[in-house]
Amino acid sequence: MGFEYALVHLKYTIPVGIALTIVYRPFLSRIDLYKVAFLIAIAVVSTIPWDSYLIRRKIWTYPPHVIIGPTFFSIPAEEVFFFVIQTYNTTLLYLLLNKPIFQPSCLARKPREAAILYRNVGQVVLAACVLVGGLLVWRGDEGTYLGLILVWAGPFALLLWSLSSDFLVSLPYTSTVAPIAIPTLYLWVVDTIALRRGTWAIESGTKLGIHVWDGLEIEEAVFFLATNTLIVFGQVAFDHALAILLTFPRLFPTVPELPSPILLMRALLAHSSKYDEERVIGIRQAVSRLQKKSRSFYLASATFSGRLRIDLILLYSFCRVADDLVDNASTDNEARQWIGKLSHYLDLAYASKEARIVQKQPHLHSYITENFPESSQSALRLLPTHLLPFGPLYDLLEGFKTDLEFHESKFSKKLRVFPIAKEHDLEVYSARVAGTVAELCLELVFFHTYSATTTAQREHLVRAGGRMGIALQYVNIARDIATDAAIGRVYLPISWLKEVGLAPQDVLDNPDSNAVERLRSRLLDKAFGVYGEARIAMSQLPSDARAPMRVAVESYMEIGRVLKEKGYKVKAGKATVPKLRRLKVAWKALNGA
Ligand SMILES: CC(C)=CCC/C(C)=C/CC/C(C)=C/CC/C(C)=C/[C@@H]1[C@@H](COP(=O)(O)OP(=O)(O)O)[C@]1(C)CC/C=C(\C)CC/C=C(\C)CCC=C(C)C
Repeated sequence: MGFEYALVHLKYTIPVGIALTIVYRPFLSRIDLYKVAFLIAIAVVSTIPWDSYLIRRKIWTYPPHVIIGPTFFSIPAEEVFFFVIQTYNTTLLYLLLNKPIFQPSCLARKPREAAILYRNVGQVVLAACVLVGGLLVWRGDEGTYLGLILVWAGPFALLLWSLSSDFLVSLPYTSTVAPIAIPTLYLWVVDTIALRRGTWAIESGTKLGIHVWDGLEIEEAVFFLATNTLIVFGQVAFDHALAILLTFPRLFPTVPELPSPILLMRALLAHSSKYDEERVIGIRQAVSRLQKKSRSFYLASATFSGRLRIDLILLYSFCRVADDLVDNASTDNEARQWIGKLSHYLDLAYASKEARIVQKQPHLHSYITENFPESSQSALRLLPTHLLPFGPLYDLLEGFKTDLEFHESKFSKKLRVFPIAKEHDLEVYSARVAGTVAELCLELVFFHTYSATTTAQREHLVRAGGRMGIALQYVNIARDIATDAAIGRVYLPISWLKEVGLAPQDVLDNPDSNAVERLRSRLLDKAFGVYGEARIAMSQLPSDARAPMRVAVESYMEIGRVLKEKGYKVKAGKATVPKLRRLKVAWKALNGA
């Protein structure tokens, strides 16, 4: 009896597992735990017969003085633990590296012919590995160990590749190559140390005697490469199935929080010709819009999961497109026409309860095609109107109308109209353009959450959410004083300006003056006051959405904190939060601070 093998775990595998757990813990969802458990179960069950055979044939051995004692089908307990901890560590690294990736947008990405080519080439390579492995085992001499690795790992890899190669090659290397390469290299080093110390030994006669480096046999190198590849391929296949289940509600109307292996298999076996390609392309456009236009919400979106993440991104895309159509119009008249068209779009979308899914409404589909620019059509088609109340959407358009009230007076070109006269006007405007957005986000949360909420709780949350939206909009206005002034808009209430002896024209002329800076501070104080009251309610949000919602709100409020810093000067019209600081904010928010 000895502790040497156990010490390898204590020194090299368990600390890595602990570190990865600490880093990933704030993101760890029930579906992640399910995935980890699923993969560990498969790894243990599939490795035990093979490993047991190798030990019984004495292809590798363990001197009795290095293991504690208990064995399982002749496999030392430490070795069984190795299957568990290696799968756990590689899986967690994969999860961590894949957190920023929005996987539904990787579905059916490659043209069909290219996808088939990749799949076939991979299949030929893997089948050749199995064949070579079989030959080596059949010859039964120095190539036996390598052959046994290839005939064992090859068929699993071939199966997983055949199911998910299209999805796998669409993921970035950081999501596939990195989680294979990093643990493989690490385990090569650990293996070298263990072999040199004699913790385990590879018997001569069944090995090739080729070394990758001094102390690392080629078979050991291939073994760790193959096992990490299998773990990552397994994860990818799981995520592929999940992405199909979540992206296509028409194929899979309801998806349980933890889909059964049968459902996952059904998703993987659904032929790609059944995919709603328009939806996949629309989702891809929505993600790229979010990534380009809002760093705060893009970061926050990575912390949501499941269909809630998809629907929030689609909601963002609709709001962004609508806001841009109105804001970028070259004349007031054109902007009003956009509002009219958007309003008619809502009339059609909400015409009847049953007809709220765009694909089922030919009228709505053709109305969008005929009236909106091509680049905005998918955002309108994919807005999940069947999950959203119409009131806040119409109110949002009302808010956009306020923006159009900033214009030259009809009596004199030199006189301008400024609709935000009092603080109350500012509050009403902010409630319309941002309080509404909060309500819409919350409706999506209530629909998708797996936790139960009462009507009273929902009403309370919507009220608080509306206030939080107002706080965010105040930050938005405080940030954009100069950019708004450049297009003739002043959202600071005229009553506030008067108190410091200014008129709106003074803000247009000199948006960076000290007096305007003081008013910016006043607005930010208001924003943080409202935020302070509303944030208490966030702890009552359904548990699966609480931390991600906090990330969304805190990432945006951080812009306000940057603006409040002494001596901070807004650069190029916009205040931004440095990337590292944004990540820190998200991290703190996820940890409930
Ligand atoms: C994670 C994720 C993908 C969230 C999506 C959130 C979403 C749907 C945002 C819509 C943004 C948008 C374009 C709205 C149009 C109107 C508008 C401009 C509103 C202002 C947003 C600022 O965005 P941005 O800085 O990109 O805009 P400009 O460059 O100035 O054009 C707003 C400030 C409103 C944003 C308000 C919210 C997201 C609501 C936040 C409140 C909650 C989530 C509720 C919290 C819950 C409780 C209980 C307190």
